[in-house]
Amino acid sequence: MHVFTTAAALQSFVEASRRAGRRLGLVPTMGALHDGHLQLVQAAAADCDDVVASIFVNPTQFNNPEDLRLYPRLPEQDTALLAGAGCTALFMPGVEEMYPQPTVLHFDFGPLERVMEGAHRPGHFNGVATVVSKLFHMARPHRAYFGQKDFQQVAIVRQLIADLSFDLELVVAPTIREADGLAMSSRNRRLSPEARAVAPLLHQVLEQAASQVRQGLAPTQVQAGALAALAQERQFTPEYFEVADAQTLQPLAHYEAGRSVVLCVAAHLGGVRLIDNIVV
Ligand SMILES: Nc1ncnc2c1ncn2[C@@H]1O[C@H](COP(=O)(O)OP(=O)(O)OP(=O)(O)O)[C@@H](O)[C@H]1O
Ligand SMILES: CC(C)(CO)[C@@H](O)C(=O)[O-]
Ligand code: BAL
Repeated sequence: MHVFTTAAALQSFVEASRRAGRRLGLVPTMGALHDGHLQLVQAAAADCDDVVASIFVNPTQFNNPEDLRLYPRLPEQDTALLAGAGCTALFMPGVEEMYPQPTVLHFDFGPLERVMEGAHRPGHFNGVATVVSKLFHMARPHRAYFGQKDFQQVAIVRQLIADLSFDLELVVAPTIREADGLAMSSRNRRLSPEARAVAPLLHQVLEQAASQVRQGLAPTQVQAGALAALAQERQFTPEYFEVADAQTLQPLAHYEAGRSVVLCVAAHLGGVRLIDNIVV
C-alpha cells in the first residue's frame, strides 16, 4: 500500500492508475478506523482495481473546538488496518496541505442542511462539502463510498455530486453495529465504561420508534416518546430526534404512502456526541 501525504503524489498515482484503464474507488474518512470503515474499503476493493482511502480530521467541519481536539488519532494502527482490508493507496495529508490558504468557499444546500446535523452544527456541511470536493478533485474516483450512519451527509454529498457534475458514482453502505446494536463510530472510543454500558439505548429507541411508525403512530407522538425514553437514562442528553422524509429530510407532519421515513437521533452521552438513524 502506498502512503501519500501530498496532493501531488496522490495525483500522480491516480493519473497512472487512470492511464492504465484501472477503476478507482475513494473512501474518505477521519481515521480511528473500525469495521464500519473497513466494510467501505472492502466494498471498494471488490468493485474497483485501486482503492484510495483518505484520513484527514477536517478542521473546517468541526463546530466545536474541543470535539476537534479530542478526536481520536491512530495513524499507525489505521495504516495496518487499511493495508489488510485491500486498500492500495492511503492519502494522509496535513492541514497545510489541504488548506494552504484559509478557505472562503460557501455552499448552500437549502432545506437539506437546515435540519438535524446542519441545524445543530453550524458550518458543518460547509466544511464537509469543501473537503469532499477537494478529495474528489485530487483522487478523481470512479466511485466514492460513504456510510449510511451519516445519513444526512450522504444526502448532502449526493446533492454536491449532482450540482457540481462530479463524474463519479456514489455508493452507500449500511451501518455496521456492535453486537449490542450501538452504531460503530470513532467517537465511541471516548465513552467511559459507564457511558458505553447505556449507549445501546440510542439504537433501542430507534427500533422502538420504527415499530411505532410501522403501526401508524403520528410522527409527533413517535418523536415525543423517543425523546422521553432517552431522557429516562440520566447519562443521556438528547439533542434531537426527527421523524423525517428519507429523501428531503424534512420533518413529517403525517406519513405519505410510498415514501420512506427516516428516524434520526443525536444525543450527548458523557461528553461525547453520538448520532444514529434507521430507515422505515
Ligand atoms: N458504523 C458505520 N457503518 C457504516 N459506515 C460508517 C460507520 N461509521 C462511519 N461510517 C462511514 O465511514 C466514513 C468515515 O466516517 P468517519 O471517519 O467520520 O467515522 P465515524 O466513525 O463516523 O466517526 P465519528 O462519527 O465519530 O466522526 C463515513 O462515510 C461514515 O458514514
Ligand atoms: C466524509 C468525511 C471524511 C469528510 O471529512 C467525514 O465527514 C466523515 O468521516 O464522515
Ligand atoms: N462522521 C461525520 C463527521 C463528523 O462528525 O464530523
